[in-house]
Amino acid sequence: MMHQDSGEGTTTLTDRISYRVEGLTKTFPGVEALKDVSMEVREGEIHGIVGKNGAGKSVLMSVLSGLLTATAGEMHIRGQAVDMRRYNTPRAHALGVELIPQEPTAAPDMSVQDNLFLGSGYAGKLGFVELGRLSEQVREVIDRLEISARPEWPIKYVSVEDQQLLAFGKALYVNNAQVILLDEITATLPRQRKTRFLQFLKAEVERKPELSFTLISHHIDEIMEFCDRVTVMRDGQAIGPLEVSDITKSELADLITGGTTVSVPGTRPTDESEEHPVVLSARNLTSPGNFRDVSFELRGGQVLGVAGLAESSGKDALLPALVGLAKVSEGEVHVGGEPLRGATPRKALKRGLVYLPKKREEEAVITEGSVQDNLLASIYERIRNLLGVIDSRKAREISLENIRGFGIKARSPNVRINTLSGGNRQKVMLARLMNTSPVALLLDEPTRGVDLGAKAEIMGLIRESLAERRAVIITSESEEELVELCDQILIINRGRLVRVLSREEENFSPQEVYRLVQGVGTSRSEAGSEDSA
Ligand SMILES: Nc1ncnc2c1ncn2[C@@H]1O[C@H](COP(=O)(O)OP(=O)(O)OP(=O)(O)O)[C@@H](O)[C@H]1O
Repeated sequence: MMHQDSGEGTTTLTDRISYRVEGLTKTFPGVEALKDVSMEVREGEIHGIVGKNGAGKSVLMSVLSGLLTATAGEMHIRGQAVDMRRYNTPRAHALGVELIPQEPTAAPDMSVQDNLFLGSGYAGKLGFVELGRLSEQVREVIDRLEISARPEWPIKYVSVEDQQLLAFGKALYVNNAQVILLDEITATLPRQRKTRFLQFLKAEVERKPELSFTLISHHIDEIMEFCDRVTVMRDGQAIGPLEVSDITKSELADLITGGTTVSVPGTRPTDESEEHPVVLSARNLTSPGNFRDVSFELRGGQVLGVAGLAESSGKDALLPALVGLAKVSEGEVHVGGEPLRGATPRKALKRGLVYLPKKREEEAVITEGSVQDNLLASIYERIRNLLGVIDSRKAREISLENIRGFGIKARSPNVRINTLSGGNRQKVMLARLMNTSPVALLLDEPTRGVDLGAKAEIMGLIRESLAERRAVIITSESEEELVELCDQILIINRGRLVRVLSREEENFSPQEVYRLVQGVGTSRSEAGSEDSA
């Protein structure tokens, strides 16, 4: 833990407060995102903010950085009381506060170098010598943060994680910010790079004791290892700050989820009267660099969930591996009892396995096409007439049927898909998959980025497809959703299948799934798993 690591008098925590918020409330229509939140961060500190999705972490950061105005409450930043009504991003910057958001905000066509100095007052006024000095500074940012880019590259060619790190480099080195808020900056970094980045943060607060970092993370391991204190957000309320050295990982997980591991029965009814045959199975499936030795069996009419931390667990590669989009080095997949060798998406489709990628907008939606183009994309071959021409009456009929059956809000099949909301686009994708009459649906985070209403509808559609004895595999960042839908849940942690929860054998709760995902033992899986994770 950081206190111990940074022993020998190197602890830089001062008693000075970097920022403090009191009684902070933020209400949106129908949502109380922050409820009377009070917390503080000291100078020289790396302060963790943890909490489940929707707990209020990002809203808290947005209020602190002037992006959102609080409904009520007070803030003190570096000794100054903030005038809450007038507080905005320029004022936050003037006080030394910078937020590095999850999604990059850089100007895509400008170069890395210009982005770094955009808005800093340097642009356009430089002589040769200063330019040389700045280029050196840019190179230093790139080197120190291990960014794969050159100063002259348009920033759109730089990966999202590197863009986030560049924004961080800009806050730290160019703008000299003192209160740096990091919204899941470690989420997409590979493990070793993440560790080096967190070590870098530690070294920076030691070097500049007036600095503070506030780190939102879903990885409680890294909070335990690198943070001095932590504030837990739960349902808009703050718990803490807590000294990390005073709590265990297990206690922290309990605070995040609300503690009890009482099993709430899932609402998904299981049809026990009849056991359907296994339609999809994997044995010792290994995808190098992602996961190894994953086995499961899935019957028709059942849902298998896959849970694990984003990126680092390797779970994101499981569904792509099944359809040949991620490398498989060992193991076997069987569909309907027959082996599926050398899978490609086309081969998989022929065998009745259809896949909805997590990044549906980039990888599945035909953005320039109509709703109809999107609905029929996988079955055009089936609706050609003898001359090979698309039967337009049939095409329209199927599209209208899909629009009705899937509750897609679109005026006609001919409207551009881009005019639909995220939830409706997702329903179009589900309808497209279902049109192929699949044996199994592989859905990577099907409710990601859709509003609550659409979420419920999508869950309903998945359930309906079970009645036709389809099998479904679903990944989700929401433990509640997994518990509600799934008959079995695979827990993947650092590339290993660490546990299979099966409703036939036990009831499981969202808390339990959360703890397993984080590598914390549960009341049932005895102690020891915490260490082995
Ligand atoms: N602009 C907004 N309008 C309406 N509601 C919002 C807005 N921004 C956030 N919310 C709601 O406020 C609550 C807190 O959201 P917030 O984004 O802070 O969660 P979070 O803890 O950061 O979650 P995640 O880990 O998923 O990023 C949620 O219920 C969210 O739907």
